[in-house]
Amino acid sequence: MATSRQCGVWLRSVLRRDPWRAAFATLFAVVAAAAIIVPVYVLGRLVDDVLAGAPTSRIVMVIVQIGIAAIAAGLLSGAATYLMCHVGETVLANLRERALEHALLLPVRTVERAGKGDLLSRVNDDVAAIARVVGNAVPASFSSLTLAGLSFVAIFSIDYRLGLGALVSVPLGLAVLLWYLPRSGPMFTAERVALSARSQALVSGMQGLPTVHAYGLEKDQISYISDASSEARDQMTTSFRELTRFVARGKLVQYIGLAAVLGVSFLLVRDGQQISVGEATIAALLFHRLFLPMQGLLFSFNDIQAAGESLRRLVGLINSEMVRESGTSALPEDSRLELRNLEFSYDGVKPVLHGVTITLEPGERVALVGSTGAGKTTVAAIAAGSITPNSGTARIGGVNLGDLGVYDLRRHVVIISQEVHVFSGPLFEDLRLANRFADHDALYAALRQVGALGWVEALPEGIATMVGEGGYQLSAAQAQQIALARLVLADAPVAILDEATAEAGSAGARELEHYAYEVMKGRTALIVAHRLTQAARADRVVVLEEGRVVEEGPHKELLQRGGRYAELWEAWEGRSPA
Ligand SMILES: Nc1ncnc2c1ncn2[C@@H]1O[C@H](COP(=O)(O)OP(=O)(O)OP(=O)(O)O)[C@@H](O)[C@H]1O
Repeated sequence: MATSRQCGVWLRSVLRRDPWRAAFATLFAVVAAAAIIVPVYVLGRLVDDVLAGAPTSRIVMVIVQIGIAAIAAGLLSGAATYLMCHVGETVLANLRERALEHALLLPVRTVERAGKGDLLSRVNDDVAAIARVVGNAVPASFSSLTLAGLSFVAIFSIDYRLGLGALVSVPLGLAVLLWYLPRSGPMFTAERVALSARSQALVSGMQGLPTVHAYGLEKDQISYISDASSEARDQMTTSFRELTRFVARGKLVQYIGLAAVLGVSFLLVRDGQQISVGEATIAALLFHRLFLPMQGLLFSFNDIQAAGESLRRLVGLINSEMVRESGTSALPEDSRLELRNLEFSYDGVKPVLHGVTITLEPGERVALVGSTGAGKTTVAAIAAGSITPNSGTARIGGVNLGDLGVYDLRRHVVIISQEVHVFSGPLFEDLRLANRFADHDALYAALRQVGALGWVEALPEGIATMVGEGGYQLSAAQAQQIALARLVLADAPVAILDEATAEAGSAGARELEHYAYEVMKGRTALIVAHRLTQAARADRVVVLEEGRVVEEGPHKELLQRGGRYAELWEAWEGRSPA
């Protein structure tokens, strides 16, 4: 969450880009408000004229004057609203684009900590909450406030005592606002948090659908989502209840104010005609005329405040730390991958890596093995620059991964992780994610190199077949092949492989392993060996246990040494003779 001050700084910086439009919008709104109070004046003067015995033709004049003022007010408020919407929509577009850009460039750890639901609700619900007020509540509230200001000035100009009578409503109104504001801010924050939690519950339920079905967890999931929904509903009800109280108290203030204006008018007319009846009429009408816009303001106030909370969440996102887009100018000299003294903890309490040092010479293929939870995936993620170690360095060709911007980083190192995401769209677009300049021949060559050409050509529309959500569903092994093909297309000199999908011993696993091995040729490759057959092929094996490197060397040498690797190998062979 950003502070209100940070939001103000951001808003000013955006508004400064187009100051004239905002200035003209303000000017038009002020003149429109002046035109709106002209009919009230005209009516008041009519009262005096009628009392003085003016002819009926005077009414025709009044109608003409009111007509002209109405047309002018309509045109000017239209122009002011148009300009304000223009400014508002530009600000909103900027906000939306920057928020999305930041969401996409957030460090993986931040996304994991905040949850995808929270992020989704920021770029969806929060943007929608602001969009609702930008085109509507903001211009309307601005006109209402201008109208209120001008009306008070007009009432004071008739007689200062009338003005003081009208002012009675101001401290009372402020008291109501001061009662409402401190409770509504936290209330809206709680409401947005509850809505995020509901989105999170829905998203995780949907994403984990296969697991939910597999373990018959439907009822648990429904009750989890239902709890989150109830919380959101309760928060919204609380907010609405408080709003109703706020509006009721606001009404009371307005009627007290009107009573004060009428009372003062009565005394001033009675005691020596200090003001005329017409002027008393003007003052009362002006004050009464404020009721409707003020009521609108009170209702929009709710939306504006909710939008303010949303703005704080979005500016918070915009101000959060991003992955660096561009780095220092230093580029790796070669493809040497050097991990030195890596220490890492996910929760800041339990260390997962203890001084891990692994060096891969250019073109060397190194397998990382170890029991479950040893820290292999963590090392792979650090080597790929997806997470930053708490201490120690990760370098490619002598350059710190943190000093490479995200685009340079991905030109030099590519990771194939355990979860390969297939984006929905034609298959060739999925492949081109890795290299948008890849032509037809390059795509086919990559598919051939990873052994996927056969099944791709057999798809209903070949490489143009729609895949991903709503399209043709690729199997896990096929998705891995697509990931390998992307690696070929990206042509990064360093590759990190952490796939674990193919079932050990199956023909699919052997085939995938073969192609992965081929693709890694000529690259510096760190392979998290979930199947030890992957380790046997590598140039060197590093054994990790409880976050420490315990053994290192070529497969055969480690077997002869009879240490931890030999134990793992024996267990592996016993489990899977293939
Ligand atoms: N996102 C996370 N948040 C908190 N702890 C985590 C996270 N990911 C992994 N861990 C913990 O860090 C430790 C190392 O996990 P890691 O996944 O790196 O091990 P691994 O050797 O790759 O295991 P596996 O072979 O099962 O994938 C484990 O204790 C794990 O529970």
